[in-house]
Amino acid sequence: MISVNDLYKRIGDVQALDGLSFTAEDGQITGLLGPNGAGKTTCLRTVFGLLKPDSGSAEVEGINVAVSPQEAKQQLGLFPDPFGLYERLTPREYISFFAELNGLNRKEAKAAAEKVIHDLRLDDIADRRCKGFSQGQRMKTALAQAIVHRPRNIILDEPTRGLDVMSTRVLRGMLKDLRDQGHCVLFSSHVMQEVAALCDQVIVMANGKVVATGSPAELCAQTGHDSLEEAFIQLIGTDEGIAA
Ligand SMILES: Nc1ncnc2c1ncn2[C@@H]1O[C@H](COP(=O)(O)OP(=O)(O)OP(=O)(O)O)[C@@H](O)[C@H]1O
Repeated sequence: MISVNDLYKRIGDVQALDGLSFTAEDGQITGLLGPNGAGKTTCLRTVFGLLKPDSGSAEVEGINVAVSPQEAKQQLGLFPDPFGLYERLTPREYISFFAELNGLNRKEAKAAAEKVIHDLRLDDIADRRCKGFSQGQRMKTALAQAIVHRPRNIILDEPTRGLDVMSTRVLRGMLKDLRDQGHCVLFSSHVMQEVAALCDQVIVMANGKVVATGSPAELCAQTGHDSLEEAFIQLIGTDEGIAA
């Protein structure tokens, strides 16, 4: 479980987070939806301990990220940019390396890599160098890296940005599997279709604050619209910076 409690963060002249609070539960995919500049990345960076809030707190499994960053990070997987894989390494080398970075010893890291390679059906490419991989293969390798230490919680910032349809489908399938295994999945997006297709819970954000929370159906009911698109536009007050 991930919770953020009354987070404030000022960056230069911008109040990027302005009293942001929400909870992302285990066994659910939670989407942070908001237009460009809403504060989604700032929020996720705070949850990962890369940014310190001015006030308020982010907690992972009840562990305060600012107080115990190492402990909190062990409960978290951060899905990296799949375009930034080390080309010279094979997925097996890459995934074991990250398992060790997350505190597993050499033997444990090898076993954990083996398991995730099997679970994500990466066996046939596990010993090829990443150079020349398709987007879908990169995506799976990147996800394997994020979950090799079996974190209960996974966060992803605009994960489908730049992906083709096939890779997007692969990623969506993988996120649903993680959800079904009881993980807490939190991702940000400004693409409505994606949020509608994937999320059990949507946190609608604008100007560093939560403007509404609920399942896609609940958000429609709250606003009296049949279409999620209309519901979001009403909640945010504009369709600028949101993609259909
Ligand atoms: N390093 C920075 N320097 C200056 N302003 C920043 C910086 N980081 C964030 N901001 C500002 O804080 C606000 C929130 O930015 P953030 O990146 O969190 O939004 P976002 O919702 O992730 O947007 P997008 O969908 O465009 O990625 C924006 O107004 C942004 O310009």
